[in-house]
Amino acid sequence: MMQYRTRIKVCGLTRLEDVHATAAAGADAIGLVFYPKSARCVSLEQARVLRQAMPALADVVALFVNAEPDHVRQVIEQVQPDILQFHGDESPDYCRQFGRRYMRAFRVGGPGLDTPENVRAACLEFPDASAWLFDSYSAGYGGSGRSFDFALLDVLRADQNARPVVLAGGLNAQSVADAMARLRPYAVDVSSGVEVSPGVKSPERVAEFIAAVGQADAAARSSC
Ligand SMILES: O=C(O)c1ccccc1NCC(=O)[C@H](O)[C@H](O)COP(=O)(O)O
Repeated sequence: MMQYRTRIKVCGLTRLEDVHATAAAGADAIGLVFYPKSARCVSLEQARVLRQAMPALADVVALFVNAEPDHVRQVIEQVQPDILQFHGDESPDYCRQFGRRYMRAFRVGGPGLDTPENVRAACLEFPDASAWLFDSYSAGYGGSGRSFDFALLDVLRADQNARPVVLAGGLNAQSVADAMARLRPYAVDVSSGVEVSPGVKSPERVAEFIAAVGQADAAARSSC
């Protein structure tokens, strides 16, 4: 079935002005990083302010990497994100324990995620995820600005049990159309590609990225 439009998440926001610009440009979701080793990590207090600035009908995603469950609960209680994103080595039971919608990220190209078969097997362990997010492998866990070999996801496209695919990793206004044409993801996720420096977004690059996704969707519709 042809989908009407590709959803857009902009990840790693730390500043109020970037939330305003990203929402105004038409993003469907923003991601707040709660991973202390990331340059984009936000405090609970910062996150509450950023969350409050998001308009209705646009989601706030809380991103964690192998966090203590109590930390996740604290963020849920105090920030009230719309959805959780687990970007580390979290197990299915770990992801489910919060009783919230979640996206599970897979760091493609890394250990155990380097063939189409093992990528598929890893994904199928998370049948209750609201989406499977694919990012490139990096030692720092994410936000690396690097892409990965899309052929590793080909097998998922025909899988009836596949969850909605969120494509991340090295996307920018120049590369996103080709990536969308190749994989037809449910959503795309960008961080470094719309930044001036880690955690500091460029309103122009965010707007260019969102326009490029819209143009790619329009091109796909007109070719149907
Ligand atoms: O942004 C981070 O610093 C980060 C750290 C640890 C895990 C995930 C992290 N970010 C995730 C994202 O921003 C995106 O989901 C994805 O990695 C895209 O990043 P990019 O390649 O920079 O567009």
